[in-house]
Amino acid sequence: MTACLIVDDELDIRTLIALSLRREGVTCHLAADLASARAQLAESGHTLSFCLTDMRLPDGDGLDLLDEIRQRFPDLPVAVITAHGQVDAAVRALKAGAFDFVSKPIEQLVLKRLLRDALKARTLDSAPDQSSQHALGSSASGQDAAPREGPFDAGPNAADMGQGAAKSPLIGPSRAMQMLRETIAKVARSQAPVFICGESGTGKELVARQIHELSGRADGPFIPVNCGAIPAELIESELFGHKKGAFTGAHQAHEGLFRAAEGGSLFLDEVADLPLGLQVKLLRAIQERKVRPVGEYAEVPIDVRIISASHQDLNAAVRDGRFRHDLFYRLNVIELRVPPLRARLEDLPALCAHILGKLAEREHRPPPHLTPEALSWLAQQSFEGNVRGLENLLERAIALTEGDLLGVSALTDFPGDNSFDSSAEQNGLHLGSPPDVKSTWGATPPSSALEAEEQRQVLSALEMTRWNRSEAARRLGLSLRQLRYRLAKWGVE
Ligand SMILES: Nc1ncnc2c1ncn2[C@@H]1O[C@H](COP(=O)(O)OP(=O)(O)OP(=O)(O)O)[C@@H](O)[C@H]1O
Repeated sequence: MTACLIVDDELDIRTLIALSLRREGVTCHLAADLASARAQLAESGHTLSFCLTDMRLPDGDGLDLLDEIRQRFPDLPVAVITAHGQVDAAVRALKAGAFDFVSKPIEQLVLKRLLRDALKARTLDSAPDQSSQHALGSSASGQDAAPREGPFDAGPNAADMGQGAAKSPLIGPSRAMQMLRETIAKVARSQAPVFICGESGTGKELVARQIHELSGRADGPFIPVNCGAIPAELIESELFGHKKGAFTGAHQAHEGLFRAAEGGSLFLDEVADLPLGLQVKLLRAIQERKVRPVGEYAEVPIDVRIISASHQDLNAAVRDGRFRHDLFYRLNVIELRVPPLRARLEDLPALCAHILGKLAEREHRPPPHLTPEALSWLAQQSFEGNVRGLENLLERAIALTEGDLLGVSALTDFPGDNSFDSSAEQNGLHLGSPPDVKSTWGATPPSSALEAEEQRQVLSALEMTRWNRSEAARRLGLSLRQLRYRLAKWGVE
């Protein structure tokens, strides 16, 4: 039986919600104030499937009720009702652990979605935690994965909640990664927007995927979009879609990425790169949960969870006026920080084994192992490219080694380049590049030996495929999006 507690001092609203939910077969308990809500909870709290409470009640604050429910019935999903446009209240509630919010006037469709999401959140909560990570052991390094304030804090004694149904596990036995996994499992249960920060290649997209895969939206699409890789003039129609004939060249109607992510999650990578004009439109889409395709008058309702990420410091971008404060506030309801690889070197052995296993599987060969010397050599590197840099290095090593043991030389000796640690110029882009290609490379020098190595590999793949980017990306084991992103980052036309 599905039962709901509805707390609102306005009789009309209570009645309207109850009528709508009863139509969906839900038993409704009604309360007009905090005192009555407490009494109902004491009597039938354990039979409830979810609670919907107004923020402002005659005898107190809906957030107090949320807090009490979190203490006494931690598995009971609570959504809050906010007045239209009350962004602050909604954000406070989400930070305090509400799984979602609805704005007045409440629409039947929105209630149905809320009911569906609440029931899914409840199922996720009561599912036994399976940990695919225990096998990797643990460490007491005390590294801080930096999930922040509020109920999403992963306490130091919390058990590792593992990756449950996630398809691509987030590897790493360090305390930092354990805490990150715990936090991911918690935030997956809410609809709150999540912002993921961390250096390039640390695994931000992987974290976003895990949040999606462990959430009630896992059956829906996960749509990643690199905001920095789409030309400014196309971003609006890419995100929100356009009508046929909306502008020159719009031969077909285009649904846009928001609508493509309907029922699932939209991952806005490198969100700091969004032009200011578009930021206003994004804010509106998130707040109203509606998008307006270019050239259309009508807005289209959307049901999409927003996960965003950037390797840039968004606080600084806000200070510099490059990023709207109101959008930052709305995206950053929950912030997750992925630590750089050099701050969690105890993850190296497990990560190397995982990456080598994946690479070997792709090449249908038994996975090679690193010698202890190779591992300690790796542990001395600075890894500016983080896990992606490590992947590139191991891919190169495995491609050039036949045996099943990789020593230091497999990581450092590359034909035509015995200088993994050499200067950017020696390692650089001009080696072997034909004159007509050379001019297409921008002036952005590699920021590390690893990046120089990455640039070399990309250039060589592009040359081998006569600059067929899709094919080059396939050979490099990158998505086309990832390749485009790198080329844009390095200033390649
Ligand atoms: N903890 C991890 N366990 C397993 N694989 C990982 C882990 N972290 C990162 N990776 C792998 O490293 C690569 C880079 O990760 P990802 O694309 O998620 O990084 P990112 O931070 O989003 O990078 P960018 O900022 O450049 O977009 C991917 O192939 C990913 O699968």
